Amino acid sequence: MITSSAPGKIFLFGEHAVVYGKTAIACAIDLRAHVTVEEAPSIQMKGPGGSIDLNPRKHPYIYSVVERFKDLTDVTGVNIDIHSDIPVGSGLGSSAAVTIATIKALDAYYGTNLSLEDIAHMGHQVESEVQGRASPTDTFVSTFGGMVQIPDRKKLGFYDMLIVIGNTGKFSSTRKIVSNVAALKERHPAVIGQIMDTISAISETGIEFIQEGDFHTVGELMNINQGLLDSIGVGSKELSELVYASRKAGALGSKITGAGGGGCMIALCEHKNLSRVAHAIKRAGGDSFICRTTHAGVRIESK
Ligand SMILES: Nc1ncnc2c1ncn2[C@@H]1O[C@H](COP(=O)(O)OP(=O)(O)OP(=O)(O)O)[C@@H](O)[C@H]1O
Ligand SMILES: C[C@@](O)(CCO)CC(=O)[O-]
Ligand SMILES: [Mg+2]
Repeated sequence: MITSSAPGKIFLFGEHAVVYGKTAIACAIDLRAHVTVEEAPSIQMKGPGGSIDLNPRKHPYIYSVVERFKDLTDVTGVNIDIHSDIPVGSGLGSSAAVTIATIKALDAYYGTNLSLEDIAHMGHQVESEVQGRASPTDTFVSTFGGMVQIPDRKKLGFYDMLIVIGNTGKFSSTRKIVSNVAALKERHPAVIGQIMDTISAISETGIEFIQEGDFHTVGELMNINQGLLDSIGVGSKELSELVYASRKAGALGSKITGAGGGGCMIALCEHKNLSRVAHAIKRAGGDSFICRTTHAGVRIESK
C-alpha cells in the first residue's frame, strides 16, 4: 500500500490569461489531496459505498492518468482511494492535486521512476485532455510546491503572505469556464486579447513588488486583476460580495482565484486585520479560512 499527497494552489495573478501563454504567479497552499493505492482484482476507485471500476465519466482525471500509465508499463489491478482537504470545483486546484498525487502514487507502485518534470508534464497532459484547454500552472505548482511563475516554469523565492480564502460554496467547472472565455475571445479577439496582455503586465509588475515585500502595491494590482477577471465574465454576484466585504474590512487586495464563476476568492491581509477580514467574508455569506503558503510539493507519505 502506498500513499502520496500533493498541494492545492492559489493564483496571485494571471488565471485565464495563462491559458493563452501570458504570465501568471501561483503559490502552493497547505491543503492537500492524499491518494492511497493498493493491489486489487481490477482497476478500481474507492467511493463512499465501496469500490467501483474506474469510469471515465465519473473519474475523468484518474482515468486519463491510468491510460497514460498503460503506455509506460504493464498496468495490473489497483484500488485508488482519494482523501482531499481541497474543496472541489472551487479554484484551489483540486483537480491538479488529485491528478499529481495519483501519478506519484502509481509511479511508486509500478516502479516507473518518473522525475518531477515527468510528473508535472503528465499532469498537464491530463488536465489539457479533460479540460479541453489547460495551462501547466496548477499541475506544475502541485508538483514542485512554493511560488512559481508560468509560463517560464520558474520557482520564485518563498514569501510568507497572509491570505484569507473566501469560499462562495458554489461549485464551478474549470472546463466550462475556460470554454466560455475561449468563446468570448473568439467573438472579440482584439478586445479580449488586450485584456489578456494587461493581465500579463499585472503579473510581471506584481513579481517586482512581491520581491520588494511591498504588499500594499501587490494588493492594488490584485484589485486591478479582479476588475479584468470580471470583464471576461468569470465573476459572480457572490464572489463580488466577498471581494468587496474583504476590502471594506481592510484587505490590501482581493480577487477571484482559479477559474471563477463560483468557488473561491483570496484576500491579501496584514496580520492586524486577518480575523476582521475572515469575519467580514463570513458575514457576507461565504465560508472563510486563513491559508498558509507552502514549499511542499508532491511527496510519498507512506509505503
Ligand atoms: N477529492 C476528489 N476525488 C475525486 N475527484 C476529484 C476530487 N477533487 C477534485 N476532483 C476532480 O476534479 C474536478 C474539479 O476540477 P476543476 O478543475 O473543475 O476545479 P478545481 O480544480 O477545484 O478548480 P481550479 O481548476 O479553478 O483551480 C472534479 O469534478 C473531479 O473530477
Ligand atoms: C482558469 C485557469 O487559468 C486556472 C484554473 O485553476 C485554467 C488553467 O490555467 O488551466
Ligand atoms: Mg482544476
